[in-house]
Amino acid sequence: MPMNNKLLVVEDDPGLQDQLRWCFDRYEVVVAGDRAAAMEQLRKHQPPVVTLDLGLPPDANGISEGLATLEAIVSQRPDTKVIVVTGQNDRENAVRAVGSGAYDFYHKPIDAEILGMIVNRAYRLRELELENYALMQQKTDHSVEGVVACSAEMVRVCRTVEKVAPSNASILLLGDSGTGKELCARSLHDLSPRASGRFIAINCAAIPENLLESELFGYEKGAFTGAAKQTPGKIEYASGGSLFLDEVGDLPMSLQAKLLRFLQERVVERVGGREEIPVDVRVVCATHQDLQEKIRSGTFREDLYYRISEIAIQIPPLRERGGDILLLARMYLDHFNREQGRNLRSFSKEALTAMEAYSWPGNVRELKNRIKRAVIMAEGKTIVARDLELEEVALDEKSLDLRHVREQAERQAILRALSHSAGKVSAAADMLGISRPTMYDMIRKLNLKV
Ligand SMILES: Nc1ncnc2c1ncn2[C@@H]1O[C@H](COP(=O)(O)OP(=O)(O)OP(=O)(O)O)[C@@H](O)[C@H]1O
Repeated sequence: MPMNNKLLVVEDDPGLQDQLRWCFDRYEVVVAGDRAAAMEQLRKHQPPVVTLDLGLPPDANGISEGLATLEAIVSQRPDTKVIVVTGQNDRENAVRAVGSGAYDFYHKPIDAEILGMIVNRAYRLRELELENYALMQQKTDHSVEGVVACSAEMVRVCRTVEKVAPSNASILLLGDSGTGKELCARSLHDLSPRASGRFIAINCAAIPENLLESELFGYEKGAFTGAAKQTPGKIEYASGGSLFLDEVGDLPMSLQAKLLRFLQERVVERVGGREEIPVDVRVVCATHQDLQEKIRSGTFREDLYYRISEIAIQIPPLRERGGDILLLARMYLDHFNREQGRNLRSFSKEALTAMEAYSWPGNVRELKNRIKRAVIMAEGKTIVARDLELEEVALDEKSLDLRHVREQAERQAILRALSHSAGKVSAAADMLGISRPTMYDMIRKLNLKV
């Protein structure tokens, strides 16, 4: 459903009301002169964006009525983007308003172009939120449960997981720490005919070498000191289900040979035993290491590599998944609000920019931890960059200004066409699918030299 293009202007000065109506002719402007009228218009029109003068009657020279109106709007429709308009040099109150849930602020006197840009950006953000929400709804119908993704890169991973899950193929999940390898391994299990069987995960890097063998393969009574009774290993235990070997790159060479034998023969021999026990398990392995490099340096067996990687799936780092950062952040904000009994409404603009600019070396796990901490620690109603322990970065206003983005794209396309046509304007216009006069107009508009 397309978003409505209403803009509520809360302003008590009739002259300014008219001026604002004129500045925002691309929106359907509705006005209100006080709190009661604003709430009435909000209910009636449900505008995605509101501009709110903080000096409203009966406190036209103060800010108490403006702040009360802000709180009423935000509590009635928390998704509304409220831009507060304050007097000149009134930074302190503007910041207070943002702390109370305003999306942004703007100082009088009104400059139509700048205020227009702020309003456009608020609409764009609201649109993106709605798109994300729609994607999240789709996601709940999505069978790769628990994996939140909207980026093309990660949606591709989910599709592959869905496709290969029903097969018995050995899967190797590759990706940095915290990218969601275990989550994908669980999805592979849940979407397979083995879903009613066990999912057994074992981290090969976390168990000392001398214990790993008996942990995986089990042992017979008396096999070593302390082996008081016959104990099946994790592989046997996973029979009928799936075995997830995390950090498989850390498997010692001696165990690599034993695992290879199991994968070839599908039987295990417990430590200290002679019997060959048939086991039916699906093996999924994961690593953050470069196994090819380990093969070259002689620390990983090539034959084992081919056995465990019948299908390899590369999970991209979080910084390369356009859109996923903010989608996951919102999801974790809701999750931890519920878990911690808090009611933080959203992220400040700076926090969103800081999250997008950060490189996330610890990937989704790090994002989850930072948001949990912020939900517990935040003192305002929105999460700011400091709550996430992230550095504030200056928002490049231009990167969100659609007109600027369009101009940049046009400029690039024209310059490329001109270079392909060796500077011939009519040939370049043909390439771009526009007429020659239009091409000349654009060259003039973009101030290009030909
Ligand atoms: N796409 C995602 N959607 C939702 N949650 C995710 C996603 N990816 C990862 N997570 C969450 O992030 C955390 C780390 O994920 P996971 O343990 O699967 O990563 P990993 O790649 O196996 O990490 P490691 O290599 O360190 O074991 C988990 O809490 C997981 O639920």
